[in-house]
Amino acid sequence: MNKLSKIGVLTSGGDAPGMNAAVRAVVRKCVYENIKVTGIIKGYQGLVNGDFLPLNAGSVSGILKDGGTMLKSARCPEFRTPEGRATAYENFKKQKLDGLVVIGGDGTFTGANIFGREYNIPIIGVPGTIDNDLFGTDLTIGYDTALNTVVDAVDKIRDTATAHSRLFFIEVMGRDAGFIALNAGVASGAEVVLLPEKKTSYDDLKRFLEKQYSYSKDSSIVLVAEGKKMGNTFEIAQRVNEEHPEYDARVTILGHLQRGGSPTVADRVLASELGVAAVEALIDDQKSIMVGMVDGEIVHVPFNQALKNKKGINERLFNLINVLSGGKK
Ligand SMILES: Nc1ncnc2c1ncn2[C@@H]1O[C@H](COP(=O)(O)OP(=O)(O)OP(=O)(O)O)[C@@H](O)[C@H]1O
Ligand SMILES: O=P(O)(O)OC[C@H]1O[C@](O)(CO)[C@@H](O)[C@@H]1O
Ligand SMILES: [Mg+2]
Repeated sequence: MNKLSKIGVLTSGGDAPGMNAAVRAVVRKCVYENIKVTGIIKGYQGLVNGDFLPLNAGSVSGILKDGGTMLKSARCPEFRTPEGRATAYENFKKQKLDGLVVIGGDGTFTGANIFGREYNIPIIGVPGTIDNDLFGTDLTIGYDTALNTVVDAVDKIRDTATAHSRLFFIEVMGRDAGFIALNAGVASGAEVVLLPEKKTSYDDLKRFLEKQYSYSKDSSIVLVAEGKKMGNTFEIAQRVNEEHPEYDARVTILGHLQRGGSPTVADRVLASELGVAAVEALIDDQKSIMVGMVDGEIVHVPFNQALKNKKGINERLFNLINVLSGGKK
């Protein structure tokens, strides 16, 4: 017999394709288990402002395939303060909630960890961020869709780069992590990737490019993670153009288009599994954990662990970039 009567669900931080699928899974599992569920609008902002939306099975019909989030999302500065969280707790009590499912990234889980311990509230995190920067889960919801969006965009830029014999620097999101740049780099045949996790100097980059051009390439793609340490992408390209005008370098910042679009099959399945697993975890009296997926199995990872540890990039993939770019050792 489960003790839960009513829970809340919210989406927080940058939206990610598949968040809707996760909300749907949470709501449908609650309906299945006879637990009431309310949506909280705009993440922690809705908890602070008292902005709630009661949900039933029909409220989440048709959203599985939609990007964005029907619950809306926000970055909420008030929740970082004890006063803001005290107001959030008042609203939590007024709503007679027994627990929360928070769908978001590392910031969302940091807030959940503090709030849950401060007021002894059971909170379960579902990893939803395009950045894939959470330790303890192979993948986060939205990452696969973002990768496919990036690869589609890079393929298109490749057409014009080749036609005009130009070098392109294409900057992708990922905050302080290079997962999007690395995997999209391999999938789109980028000649070079610049990642926050790797110390690539400007001279290294120049050497890579000179090597490419030395064996008859006249066009290349450098996939640049926004968090790379080398500095501003436009400034790097300008310097390259000054030293090698023949490369005719251009810059494209892919920006927020990477966050939109209908989720891929992989993201829909992941979101559906993790949404249900989150409610199961609450029923099982769990608290302050993230539900994740490792080697196809659901895992429970304490927030502390998910936040303290850093997920490393795949070195094997990183080494592939050089091998596959066409030059000799
Ligand atoms: N130290 C903290 N204390 C309390 N709340 C926090 C803390 N860090 C983050 N939060 C809350 O979590 C929200 C979401 O965090 P953040 O903006 O970092 O996004 P995220 O969840 O990491 O997602 P993404 O990286 O995909 O955008 C913040 O706006 C804030 O309300
Ligand atoms: O939408 P905003 O607030 O500009 O945030 C952009 C950031 O959010 C993300 O898209 C998701 O965390 C990052 O990749 C990026 O750095
Ligand atoms: Mg984050």
